[in-house]
Amino acid sequence: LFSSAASSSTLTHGDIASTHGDADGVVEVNPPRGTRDFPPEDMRLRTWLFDQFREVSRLMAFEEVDFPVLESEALFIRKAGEEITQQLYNFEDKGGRRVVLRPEITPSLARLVIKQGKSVSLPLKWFTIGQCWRYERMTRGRRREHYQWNMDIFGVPKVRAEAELLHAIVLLFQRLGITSSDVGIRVSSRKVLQAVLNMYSIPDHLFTQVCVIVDKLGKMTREEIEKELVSTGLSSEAVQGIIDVLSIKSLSKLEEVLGSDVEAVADLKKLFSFAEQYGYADWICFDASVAFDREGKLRAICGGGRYDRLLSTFGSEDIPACGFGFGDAVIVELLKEKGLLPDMSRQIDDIVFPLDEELEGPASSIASSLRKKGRSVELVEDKRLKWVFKHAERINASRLILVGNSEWERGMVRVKVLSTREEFEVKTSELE
Ligand SMILES: Nc1ccc(Br)nc1
Repeated sequence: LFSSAASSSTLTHGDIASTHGDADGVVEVNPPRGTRDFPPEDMRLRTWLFDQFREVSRLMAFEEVDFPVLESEALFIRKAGEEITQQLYNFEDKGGRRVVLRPEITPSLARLVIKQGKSVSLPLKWFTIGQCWRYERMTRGRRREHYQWNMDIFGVPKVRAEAELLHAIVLLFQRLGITSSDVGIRVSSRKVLQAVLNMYSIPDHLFTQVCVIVDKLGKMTREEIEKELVSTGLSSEAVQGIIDVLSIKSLSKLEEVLGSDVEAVADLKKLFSFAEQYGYADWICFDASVAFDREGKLRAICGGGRYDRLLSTFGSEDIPACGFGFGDAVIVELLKEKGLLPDMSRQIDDIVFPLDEELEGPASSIASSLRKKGRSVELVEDKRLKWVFKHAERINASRLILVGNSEWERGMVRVKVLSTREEFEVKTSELE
């Protein structure tokens, strides 16, 4: 066994079984409830998906950032009632600090922007791919962790930020082979609700209360929403107006109801006009309820929006901000359903196989020189040749390099090209 550290003890399997096994001596092999292992084939798919996230981020000229999965609990305690704060994976560490496994990425992004302060110039376009956690009673047997690709823009107050982020999402779907008939992106604005409340001269102090109620659109019936809105003291006319506007599914209808000079309408018209220019107009649709329908019937693949007032909740001056989170699980289910999963079989360049034990040394030097030339090489020994041929097919090796006595004495090795069955000898010095 080895250790690269100056001194570290390396547990052998025997140690683990003897110190941690249960009654029959075997340690629990499954990961904790709601979490996943990524064995090689699953990890190849995840790596492929994350590579698509990274490539789109590069195309959009975003910079990668990262944060600890462990964060202070204080970062996530906010307005009551939000599911994300009710399911915090929180605990007290050995120093008595209240900490969490982060449930989302945005607060960490905001923390870093505040920490960087004046040393960063706006706009900032940052992305990260990070694991997020929730502690949910396993009654629903749902996952407790997933990876999220997050793209956020700080310092752009206009709808250009939303238009850029929508472009990133569409580029990602297109790279995965998903079309605008497979998925739709529902777009709206919180300013729609503000406009409706202004229309009925509803005082600002009711805005937050009305938002909390309307936020339940996805989880409560229309009647229940109406009842709760009436209980805040709104007139039945105002309640009806709110419900009617939030049911609007077309921008022209919204303009008809709210008028063209309302900021919400101007913003959305600008955004849809940008969408035409980017070429993704057929991917998006206006839906006034989406700003509130967080837990919609359909399993959301991604979601996001503007959060211009987040930094002031951390005591800092506000910076306009907009972003989205894109999970690693629902998208894979969609790819499976659509038959769009890429080929995830293993592939290597060369297998090097010494035909006799005393050739294990020469086989090492062959493998070493091929790896230095950038070839992925698997050194196989203590196997019968028949097994090696089967293994080469199983892992899609391009070549089999056989190191045999008679060839080695003449400074040669035998090469089999597995795709063409071509077989030839080559000088070891000329092997590449
Ligand atoms: N926020 C969050 C965290 C973890 C999972 Br699984 N889903 C949502």
